[in-house]
Amino acid sequence: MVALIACLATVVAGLLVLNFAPTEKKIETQLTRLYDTDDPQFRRSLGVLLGPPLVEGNKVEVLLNGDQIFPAMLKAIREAKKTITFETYIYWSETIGKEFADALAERARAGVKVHLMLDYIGSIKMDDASMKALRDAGVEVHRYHKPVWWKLARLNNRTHRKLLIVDGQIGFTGGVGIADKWRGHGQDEDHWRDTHFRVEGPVVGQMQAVFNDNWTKATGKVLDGEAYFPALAAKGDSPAQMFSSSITGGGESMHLMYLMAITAARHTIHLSNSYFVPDELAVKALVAAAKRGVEVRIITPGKIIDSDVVRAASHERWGALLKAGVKMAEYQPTMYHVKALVVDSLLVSVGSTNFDNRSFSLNDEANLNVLDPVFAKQQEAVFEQDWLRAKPISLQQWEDRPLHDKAAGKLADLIGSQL
Ligand SMILES: O=P(O)(O)OC[C@H](O)CO
Repeated sequence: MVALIACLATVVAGLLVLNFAPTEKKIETQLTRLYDTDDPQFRRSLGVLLGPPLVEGNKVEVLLNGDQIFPAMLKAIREAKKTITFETYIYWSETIGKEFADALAERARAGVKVHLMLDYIGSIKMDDASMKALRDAGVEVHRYHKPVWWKLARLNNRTHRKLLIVDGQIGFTGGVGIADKWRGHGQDEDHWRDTHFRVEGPVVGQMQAVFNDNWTKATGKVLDGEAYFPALAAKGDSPAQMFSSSITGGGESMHLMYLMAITAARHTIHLSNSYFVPDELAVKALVAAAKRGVEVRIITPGKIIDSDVVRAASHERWGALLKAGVKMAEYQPTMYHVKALVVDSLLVSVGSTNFDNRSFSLNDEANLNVLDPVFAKQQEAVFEQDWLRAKPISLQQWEDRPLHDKAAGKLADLIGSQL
């Protein structure tokens, strides 16, 4: 009898594992290098393969750290006249969370339609009183993918997107979360280094469409009309596109974008990422770029990081990169939470995406691609400033790292697909 129960339990467990396993293939083979980044085909392929095409006439402003990011976001919220749509992963009840909640509630009471999409896990540290105050003021709050026992598989699919759109006219995206560790200017380990972007122009319509994606999936409602999608005049000179990924659609888009950009690179790759755990294909693409003469530089967090496991898994994957000549450096003053890619002083990709499997395959992400040499040069200057505060790690230093670091790397690597 016991043997029969054990047998049945094994079959049920096996079936469960099979049912939770991904059913569709991911990108498995290295991309063929068909064009450089300045070839019109690169722009065309970004448009057709990632979703909406790049549209002209955008203005994208860089905001460095909480001191610049939060006032710009709060100003836009406080000046909203018709609609606010806001989707974020981390939202905690702290001083900055309260400032946002107060501003959102005030606008809702004034008649602005306010839609707030919070990831359930990311907003777990938001207190009930703040949530109630928002709802009482008329803010429509939805918490994405509440864990329930009958939908366990989706526990691992969070919305990691970071989008704020005001009146369908001003958009924000980048790395920032709504928590006090993003306040300040990266001055110490309690104040993180991050970059966010303020966007105006036709691409804001694409940002709103990405917000609508999860809003509709979660609430069954569509946000449409002039208050959400007004006619958008040109505000600047940057061609841009906003695209998204989710396991429920376009699941490989982020992975693909990084592989396309790295594969098309001819001169330089400047990659900043808070969680850098490249898969085999990404390593191959970066190695191939370095071997064909592309200068590849990557900044990741150093000892000050909120996830030692991620840093250990990251180190484990550096060997082939360093051997190929990729320059790695770890940011020293504080946690480095920036997520930005600049290729050939032309393409800039920014948004919520980390350089790891969780962002490439498990979570919902959204990135803004900007194809503009002026903007790209500006972001390279930001990268250079960060590089000055980062400690380069040579191949020799990497090989000589302590045995316990190597062991931690091997262990962390075992769960690399979940990081
Ligand atoms: O997942 P991210 O990149 O938004 O970062 C969030 C931090 O891990 C919160 O501690």
